[in-house]
Amino acid sequence: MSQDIACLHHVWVKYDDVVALEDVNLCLRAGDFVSIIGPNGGGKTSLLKLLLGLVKPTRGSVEVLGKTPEQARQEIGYVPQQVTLDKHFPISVWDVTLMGRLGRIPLLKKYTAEDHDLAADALQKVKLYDLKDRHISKLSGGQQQRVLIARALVTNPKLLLLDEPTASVDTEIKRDIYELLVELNTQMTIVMVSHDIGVVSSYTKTIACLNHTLVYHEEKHITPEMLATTYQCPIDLIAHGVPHRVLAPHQH
Ligand SMILES: Nc1ncnc2c1ncn2[C@@H]1O[C@H](COP(=O)(O)OP(=O)(O)OP(=O)(O)O)[C@@H](O)[C@H]1O
Repeated sequence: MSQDIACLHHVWVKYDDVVALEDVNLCLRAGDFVSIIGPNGGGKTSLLKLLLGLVKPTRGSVEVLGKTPEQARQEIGYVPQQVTLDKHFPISVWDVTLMGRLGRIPLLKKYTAEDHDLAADALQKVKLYDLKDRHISKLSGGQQQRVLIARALVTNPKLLLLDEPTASVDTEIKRDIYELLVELNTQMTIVMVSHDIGVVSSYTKTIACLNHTLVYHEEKHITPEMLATTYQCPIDLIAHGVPHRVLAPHQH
C-alpha cells in the first residue's frame, strides 16, 4: 500500500481577494489516515473541496487516483460539514444511505439491485443495518452521523473525506465514530478535518496543521511549535465553534 492516492503540488486557492490556501504541497498514500487541524477559516474545507474538484486551484495542480479530481469524484466518499436533516421530511435511514448512489444512476431511473446491496453493505459497516427502516429524525446525533458516513460509503470509495464528523456529538460518541473510522481505514484512505486536537492523534496515523499554509511531517505527533505556528499562539485544545483556547501564562 504505497501508491499515491492524491497529490497537491504548489496549490493556491483564492476567492476574490481572500487567500484560502498558499502554496500547499501534500501527497496522500494508500492506507493513510490524516487528520487536518487548524483554526477557523484556515482553509481546511477548501482543501477537501479541492480533492473533490468542487474548488479549482488558482495556481498549482491536484491529482486524485491518477486523474483530475472531477474524474475521480465517483471514487471519493464525502461527509460534509454540518449536514442538517429536515426532521419532518419522510425519509428513512435506508433512503438517506441510498442517496449516496444518486450520482451513479441515470436521471429518472430506479435504484438497481447492486445499489441496494451496496447500501446494505454500507449500513452493516457502520452497524446500523438493523435500524434501516427507522425515520432519520428518530436517531441520536451519533447514529445520524453514522448514516452520513454510510451514505459516503455506498460508492465503495478509495478515499473518504470527512469534514468535522464529530462536531456536534459528545465525547463517548466521538470515540465510537473515531473507532469506526480506524476500522474503515483498513479498507480506504481517510482524510478528516477535526477540531479535536486533544484526541485525534490517538486514532489517526498522521496530523497536518493548516492555516493557509500546510505543515505536514507525516507523523502523528503535534509539537507545541507546530501548534504555535498554526494557531499563532500557545493553545491546548480546540472546541468546536471556538477557534481555540489560549493557555494562561504560567504562574511562578
Ligand atoms: N465560496 C467562497 N467564497 C469566498 N470566500 C470563501 C469561500 N469559501 C471559503 N471562503 C473563505 O476562505 C477562507 C477559508 O475557508 P474554509 O471554509 O476553507 O476554512 P476552514 O478552515 O474550513 O474553516 P472552519 O474551520 O471555520 O470550517 C475563509 O476566509 C472563508 O471565508
